[in-house]
Amino acid sequence: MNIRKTIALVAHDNRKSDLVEWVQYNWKRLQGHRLVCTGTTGKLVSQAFAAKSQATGDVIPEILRMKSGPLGGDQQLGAMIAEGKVDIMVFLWDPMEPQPHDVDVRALERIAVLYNIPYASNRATADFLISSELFLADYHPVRKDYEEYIHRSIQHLGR
Ligand SMILES: O=C(CO)COP(=O)(O)O
Repeated sequence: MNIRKTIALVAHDNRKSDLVEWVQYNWKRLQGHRLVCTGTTGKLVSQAFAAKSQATGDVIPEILRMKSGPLGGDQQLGAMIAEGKVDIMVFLWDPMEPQPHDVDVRALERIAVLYNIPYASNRATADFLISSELFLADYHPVRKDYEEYIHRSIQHLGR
């Protein structure tokens, strides 16, 4: 993981104001990194940065917007994690409201855990994550070795 990181930012509708507040509070620390968001979250994060840069003249970070979560955006982020293209994820999911794409939400969480990327699912953890000294370090998470799984033998029926 480079010092300049790719950070995924995602929030469900009832948690979007939390994420926007978090971005506004931490915008200086986020500025030098690449951000990748699901569609609607990305729009709000871009607006938050645009407002800051209007006030300060600072450059807006690169913000890549995927599809909206329920329309495949969570899966796009999951694919990016599997390809090693996301270093950190803040995903403020809603524990109080069922989501039509709950399977995608769980799949995204699962893949973040599988690839051992730093992942915050609530604001307090996001605060700890962004204030960690590792946030700015060239940190390499240990990945489990799945070679044995990849090369496991499969019994073929009828052969
Ligand atoms: O649904 C989401 C994550 O599961 C977020 O999607 P949006 O950012 O498009 O609202």
